[in-house]
Amino acid sequence: MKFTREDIDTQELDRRRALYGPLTAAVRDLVDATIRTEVDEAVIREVQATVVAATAKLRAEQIDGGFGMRFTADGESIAWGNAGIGLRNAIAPPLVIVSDDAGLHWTEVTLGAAYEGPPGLVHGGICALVMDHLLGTTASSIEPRFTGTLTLRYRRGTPLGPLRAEARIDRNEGRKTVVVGTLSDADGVTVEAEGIFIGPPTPTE
Ligand SMILES: CCCCCCCCCCCCCC(=O)SCCNC(=O)CCNC(=O)[C@H](O)C(C)(C)COP(=O)(O)OP(=O)(O)OC[C@H]1O[C@@H](n2cnc3c(N)ncnc32)[C@H](O)[C@@H]1OP(=O)(O)O
Repeated sequence: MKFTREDIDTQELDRRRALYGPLTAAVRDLVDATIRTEVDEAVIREVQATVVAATAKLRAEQIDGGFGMRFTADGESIAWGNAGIGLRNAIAPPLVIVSDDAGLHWTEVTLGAAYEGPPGLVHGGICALVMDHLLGTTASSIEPRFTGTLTLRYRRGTPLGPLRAEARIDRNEGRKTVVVGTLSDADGVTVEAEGIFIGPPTPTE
């Protein structure tokens, strides 16, 4: 696993957020526009050439492999390539997870055309991504936990559009943390989730 330390202060972190965030948002918008455009063939070809040229510019200097997980000296995590929350990942919805003192974790997200499975509905694997990340973050709120088993019950189709997902820890059993949660639209729950998340063995194990 790729965990590295990034020796930067808060000001530099904010500068990078302000630099990469808008680029990612623009690429995400491009993905949506690519799916939904009805412009004529000549414009499609012109845009393709522009995108290819832009990609070549970004490729001029690249890291090897994925972004990994970096930590600043202040302990802030930078998971900018992450498929759920990555600030530099246009595929990420992106999820912004918040929590309260009572242990409820939630995220509100709008999933558009790029996340479609059945017509007008969110792809089942994308529902799983949202729930895995939210439940995993909830499980990891005290110590890091990895997904062991994730069980989903798709009660009805999840419409594209604004959604809310919630999760809370159900119980802790040694290294295992069981988390339960739901994904909902304005009319109620569409997906129920239960996950078993497992931490690394303690030195005595
Ligand atoms: C440092 C920062 C980290 C990042 C965190 C920030 C939050 C981000 C949130 C991100 C969210 C996204 C998260 C992601 O995307 S995580 C990515 C997806 N998950 C993985 O890739 C995990 C791959 N698997 C493993 O690494 C190991 O097999 C794990 C860690 C799962 C088990 O490990 P290990 O092999 O060492 O375990 P053990 O054999 O000693 O068994 C220990 C206990 O566990 C029970 N058991 C075992 N396997 C399973 C299973 N599959 N389901 C249910 N239970 C299982 C077992 O019966 C035993 O129970 P008991 O007999 O004691 O009762």
